Amino acid sequence: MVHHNAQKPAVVVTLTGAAGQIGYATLFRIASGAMLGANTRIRLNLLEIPQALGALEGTAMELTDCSFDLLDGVNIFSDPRRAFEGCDVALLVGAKPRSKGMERADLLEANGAIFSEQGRALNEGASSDVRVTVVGNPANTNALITASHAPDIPLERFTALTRLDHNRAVAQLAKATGVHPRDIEGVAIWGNHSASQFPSLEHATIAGRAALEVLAEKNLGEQWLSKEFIPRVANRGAEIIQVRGGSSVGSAANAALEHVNLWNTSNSVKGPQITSMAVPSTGEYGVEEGLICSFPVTCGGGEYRVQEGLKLSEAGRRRFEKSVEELRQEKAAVESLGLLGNR
Ligand SMILES: NC(=O)c1ccc[n+]([C@@H]2O[C@H](COP(=O)([O-])OP(=O)(O)OC[C@H]3O[C@@H](n4cnc5c(N)ncnc54)[C@H](O)[C@@H]3O)[C@@H](O)[C@H]2O)c1
Ligand SMILES: O=C(O)C[C@H](O)C(=O)O
Repeated sequence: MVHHNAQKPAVVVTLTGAAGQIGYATLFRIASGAMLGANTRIRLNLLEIPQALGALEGTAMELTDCSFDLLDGVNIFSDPRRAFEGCDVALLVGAKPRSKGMERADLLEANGAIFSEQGRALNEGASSDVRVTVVGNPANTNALITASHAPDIPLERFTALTRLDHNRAVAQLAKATGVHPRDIEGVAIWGNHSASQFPSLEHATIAGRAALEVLAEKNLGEQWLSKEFIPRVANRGAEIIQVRGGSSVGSAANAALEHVNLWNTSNSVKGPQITSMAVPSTGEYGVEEGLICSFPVTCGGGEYRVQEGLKLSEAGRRRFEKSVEELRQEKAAVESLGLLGNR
């Protein structure tokens, strides 16, 4: 889907919430090629609510002022139907972020309506090869809502961001073991992008050695995993809100770009690797079909594959189950609010 030839037509990237914080931290990097590579021309369709169009106009002027080689045009919209017309890559960021003391699930109703409308608009106008990434919270369930209103787009095209959690897990493991993040592979986020997620080190390696073995040598065992590592990663979003006074922006933008990059380019910046993505379950690991659940995946060229056959410990399996149960409950909640379409 992504064109590596400068003669091919530009890829249409639609970004929602484009005047927001993550939007601002994302746009200039997208336009410079950090997301789809240095040979892919881009046309940006930016969507905002009417009150934010003024600020967005200013951002569009700044994008113009960069004279980016790869940027073929910037259009701004407040009508989702127009913003998603011909869209190849959709980044759904626009939503209300949580503030101190809220859980991401508290945003279900507030943000659900936005994603129903955008799902319908994608269904009507997006290009036949569209790939969708949901960042706005609660991301997994918002992706479920979006997909449910876009029955003509294959279900596997709808994903939600857990790359941020993945990167956080890598960072915490690197810190605990005194290695560089680049030496770590095989970390995985299982379940929901929420405090119930299971960030797993069970198949992770550090410079080729089992991470659990390296941790054991440092006397970091199950106690450290359950009392330090897992809660640290799973609650990192809340910790950032507490310390920074607002939800994560730069790290979220970076993770969103990496998610799209790893999924959609064949020569991802970081090379082939296992990442974490929330994708529609097709029954992997016994997860109910259709739930948008984070798994370890390998991906590239617009495709992804859930890594199958990994054995989780009993404790890991229980943690994962708990997070999947939360996804089921979120699905039931949006169903009862009438937010699911008829896919
Ligand atoms: N999945 C993740 O890992 C992750 C990480 C960080 C943040 N987030 C989420 O990303 C979202 C955006 O965060 P932010 O810090 O940029 O927030 P922000 O408030 O700075 O920006 C959100 C923007 O969305 C716009 N918006 C609202 N409704 C819209 C609609 N119907 N159509 C288009 N735009 C709309 C707002 O006007 C605003 O400009 C939040 O939901 C936040 O919780 C997710
Ligand atoms: O935690 C939040 O509300 C924002 C985001 O999902 C994060 O993980 O930082």
